[in-house]
Amino acid sequence: MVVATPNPIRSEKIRNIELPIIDLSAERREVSGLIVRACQEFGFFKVINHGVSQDVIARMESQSFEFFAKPVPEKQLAGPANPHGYGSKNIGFNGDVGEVEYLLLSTNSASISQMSNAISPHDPTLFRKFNCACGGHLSLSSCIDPKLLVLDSSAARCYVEAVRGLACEILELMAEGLWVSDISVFSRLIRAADSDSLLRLNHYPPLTEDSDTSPSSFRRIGFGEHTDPQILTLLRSNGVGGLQISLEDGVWIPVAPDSSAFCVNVGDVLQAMTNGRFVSVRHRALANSYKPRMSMAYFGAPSPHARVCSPPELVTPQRPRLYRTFTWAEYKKAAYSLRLGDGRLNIFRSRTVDEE
Ligand SMILES: O=C(O)CCC(=O)C(=O)O
Ligand SMILES: [Fe+2]
Repeated sequence: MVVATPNPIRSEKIRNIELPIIDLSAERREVSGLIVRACQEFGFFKVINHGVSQDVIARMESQSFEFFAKPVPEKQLAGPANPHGYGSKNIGFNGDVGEVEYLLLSTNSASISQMSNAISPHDPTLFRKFNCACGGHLSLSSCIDPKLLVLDSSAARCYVEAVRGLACEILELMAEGLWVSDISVFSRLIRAADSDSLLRLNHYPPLTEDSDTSPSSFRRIGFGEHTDPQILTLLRSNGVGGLQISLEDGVWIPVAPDSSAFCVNVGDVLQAMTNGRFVSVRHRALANSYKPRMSMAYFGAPSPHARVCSPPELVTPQRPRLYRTFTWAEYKKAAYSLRLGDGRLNIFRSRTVDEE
C-alpha cells in the first residue's frame, strides 16, 4: 500500500494579490482586452456573469458530493484511475501523492456511461438523471437536442456541455484580443468530436488527525504544484479555499473561493499556441484542516492527432517560434512520463531558440 507522505508547508511566502475578475457581460472588446492582459500577467483570472446556469452547477456539485460520500469499496468500482476513473492519494503514475481523492472522466459520453455502469450496474447513469433543460446560454442548442436528452441527461453531461460552451467563448475572446484573424483557432480544438477533454472531480477530506498544531503544518498538500497540460481549465470549488497560484518560485497567491465565478487558467498547450504570450500558471491545492473541499475542473483539450502550433500572427521576427509543432498525443505521452511538478513544455522548445 502506498501511504501519502505528509507534506508540511514551511518557509514559503504567501502574497495576497487581487486576481483579475472579469465580467463577461461587459462590452466585448473591453472583455477580450482584459482577458489577454490577465493571461499574460497571471495565466489566471475569474469570470463572473458567465451564463452557466446555477441549477446545472448545483446539480453537478450535489452529485459529486454524493459520489464521494459513497463507501470506499463502491467508489473503487470506478478505479483504479488509469488515467480515467477513481483514484485516492496517488496522482498519475510516477509517485506523486496528495491528500485527495478524485474521479477523472473523459468528457465523451460513451466514457461517462461506461464508468457509470462500473459504479452502479443497476442504474446506468453515473450521476442520477435529471431533466436537463438548460446547459448554459452558450450551449443551449446542443443541450436541448432530443438525442442528447435521451443519451446524456445526466448532471455530468449537462455540466460538461455548459462549461465547454463557456470555454469556447473565452477562447474566442482570447483570439480576438490577440488580433488573430481565425478566431476559432483555439476553440475549434475543444469543439472537435474526438477532443480529449476531461472532467475531474477532486475531494479533499479535512485533516482531522493532525497532532502538530503549528499554523504552517496545519495545512497539507492536497494536489501538488503543477501546470495543467491542456488548453484551458475551468474550475469551481465549494466555499472552501485551498487553491493557490505561483508566479515566482516559493511565493504563493491564495485564490479566494467564489460561488459566483469560474476560475480560468491557461494550460501548457495554450502557452505553446500563443508562442509564450500567455503563461500556463503553476498552481496547487491545499487540504483544509476543518472542512471538506471539493473542486470540479473541466480541462479543454485537443484531439490526440491535433497539431499544436501558433497561428502566423503570433510568430514574428521579433518573436520567433518558441516551440516546435507537436501533437496532443505526443505531449500527453511526455506528460505521463514525468512528475507532476516537472516543466514538460521545455521538452518542446524549438531547437533554433535553444541554440541562440
Ligand atoms: O482543487 C483545486 O483547486 C485544483 C485542482 C487542480 O489543479 C487540478 O485538478 O488540476
Ligand atoms: Fe491543475
